[in-house]
Amino acid sequence: MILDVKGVTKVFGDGGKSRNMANDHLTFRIHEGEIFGLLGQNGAGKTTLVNQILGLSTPDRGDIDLLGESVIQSPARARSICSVQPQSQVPIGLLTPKQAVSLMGKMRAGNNFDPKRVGALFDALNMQEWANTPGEKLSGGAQRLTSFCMAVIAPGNLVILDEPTNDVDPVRRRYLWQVIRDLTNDGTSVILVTHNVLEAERTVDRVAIMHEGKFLAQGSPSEIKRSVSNHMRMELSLACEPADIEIPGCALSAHQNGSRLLFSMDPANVPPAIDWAKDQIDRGLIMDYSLSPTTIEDAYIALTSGKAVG
Ligand SMILES: Nc1ncnc2c1ncn2[C@@H]1O[C@H](COP(=O)(O)OP(=O)(O)OP(=O)(O)O)[C@@H](O)[C@H]1O
Repeated sequence: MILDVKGVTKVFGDGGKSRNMANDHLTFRIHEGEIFGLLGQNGAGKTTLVNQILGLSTPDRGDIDLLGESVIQSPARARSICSVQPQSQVPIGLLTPKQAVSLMGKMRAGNNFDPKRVGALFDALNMQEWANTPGEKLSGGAQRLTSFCMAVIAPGNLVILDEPTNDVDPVRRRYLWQVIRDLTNDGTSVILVTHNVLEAERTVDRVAIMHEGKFLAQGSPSEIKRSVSNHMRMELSLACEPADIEIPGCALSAHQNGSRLLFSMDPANVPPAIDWAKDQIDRGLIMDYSLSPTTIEDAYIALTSGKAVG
């Protein structure tokens, strides 16, 4: 086992009204070669948890063992075992991606660093075109890919990636997920912090859904989905304001995200839902619709919105 998190609790504030339980008795384990997804909305407590795993902050209660030793006792050791891609961009100034990634590789692996790995990584992510561009001239996505490469060039036993695909184009996102998957072949474990539930579903072995400091569910994506597995989901592309559309009565756990509207339903309600969707198209209220079995996103929405859909 790589990581054993036991009842970790972190409270911010003075204990009065401003008391904020950012992590509330969190318990989980990560095994060698496993990809563990940490899913949660803004403010759910993900970064607070990661900071404690890295020994940057101390739990108020509970303990964290990393490769058999307490992080609380040896915080600096934790930072040598883990490599991290932080949520914010890593400023590399005038360094090029090639220089920044090579420097990180030498710092982490010393004489064991193989410079050929930088080129192989850039090839895998199709980012050779920026290899020699100064950091300050890189696009947001290229910067994000560079900080990803810096985290994985000489990975520790545990790699922590915080929203690695933000600003990255869809094609390179796929390459990036493949690189993450390849990392685990030699036993490296990964914690993937993300809001992007659907992308994560394809990559993670296990996932925890976090809300207001607590784990609402943890398990494999299929275990998590089982809570809503007998439902179908309909996804609509809106051509109108959300307020102009009347969601059908069969809808469960409806959720809007920009011009996307999602809802789940009992399979028996699929035929009338299709009739309803066709009618909305005829009236110009939606552009198109799609139907699919429930996804982990549905489970996530149902759990975090507190709606019972099972
Ligand atoms: N240093 C701090 N002092 C006080 N409150 C804090 C501190 N750090 C985090 N918090 C609070 O703890 C809660 C959890 O924050 P955290 O940053 O861990 O969430 P998150 O899930 O990482 O969010 P995001 O997805 O937006 O990064 C929030 O309510 C936040 O305001």
